[in-house]
Amino acid sequence: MEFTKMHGLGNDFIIVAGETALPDNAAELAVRLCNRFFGIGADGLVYILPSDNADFRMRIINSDGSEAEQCGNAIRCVAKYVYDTGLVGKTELTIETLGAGVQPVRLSIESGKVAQVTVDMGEPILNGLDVPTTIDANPVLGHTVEVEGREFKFTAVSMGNPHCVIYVDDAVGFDLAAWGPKLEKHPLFPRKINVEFATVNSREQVDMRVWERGAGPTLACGTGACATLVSSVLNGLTGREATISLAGGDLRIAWNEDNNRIYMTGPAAFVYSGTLA
Ligand SMILES: N[C@@H](CCC[C@H](N)C(=O)O)C(=O)O
Repeated sequence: MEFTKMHGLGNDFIIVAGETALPDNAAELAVRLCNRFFGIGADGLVYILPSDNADFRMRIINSDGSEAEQCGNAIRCVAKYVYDTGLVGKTELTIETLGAGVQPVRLSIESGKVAQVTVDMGEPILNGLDVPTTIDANPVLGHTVEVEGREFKFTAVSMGNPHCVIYVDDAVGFDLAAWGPKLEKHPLFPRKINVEFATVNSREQVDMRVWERGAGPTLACGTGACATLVSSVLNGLTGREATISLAGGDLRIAWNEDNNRIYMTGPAAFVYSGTLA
């Protein structure tokens, strides 16, 4: 099996292209190959597949074997992969995802290679039951989730996949491992949830750290950065465009007032290619 290791701001993936469908053992493969001691090591396994509705289709399996509906960092990696390897020659293309439909993607090219990718991430879903949460409100703003006697105020946003954004005094120093797993699996969130801890430093810049559903602490989360921007606008904390600073680097996120869509801009990078015996 041929694979390529890529990352988006340190959120790393094993990319497999050339298959026509997701293999039946994709979950087992993801768990085995994503293992950082006994496998290749990655946050997720990503398949680039043919699509009837778009230029390509992407499927992503988290490192615990669960399938995610969408992944912002992976979609940028897929876009760079298909352009830099010559599978596509145009700089505007479409990629179909499981949970967010067909997403338009624009590539910025430097020296013949993709340097930055802007993805139209679609409209955020704010209705609590659709995120999903068990809360029948639209939006879910200022509700609290209780874990071991500590109450966290959160905003719930789906970008095709579910997110819960919590503001803390120091996102950079926050103890992700202590609270992330308990929030991810809290009964308020029927399909589990990605948890973003955020600190707003100005109306243009937010620090964010993430505990990902099915993958644990990762260096970046594209959909999480989009959810954080949406939450920050809804809470009156930032303007509609801001830099979200993650452990692995910065993403620029904009929420367009006219069409209600979210645009994410950031890099993607190759690490190496290999063959799995
Ligand atoms: N890292 C991602 C999100 C990956 C999926 C997530 N763990 C989930 O289960 O929803 C991103 O960059 O968006």
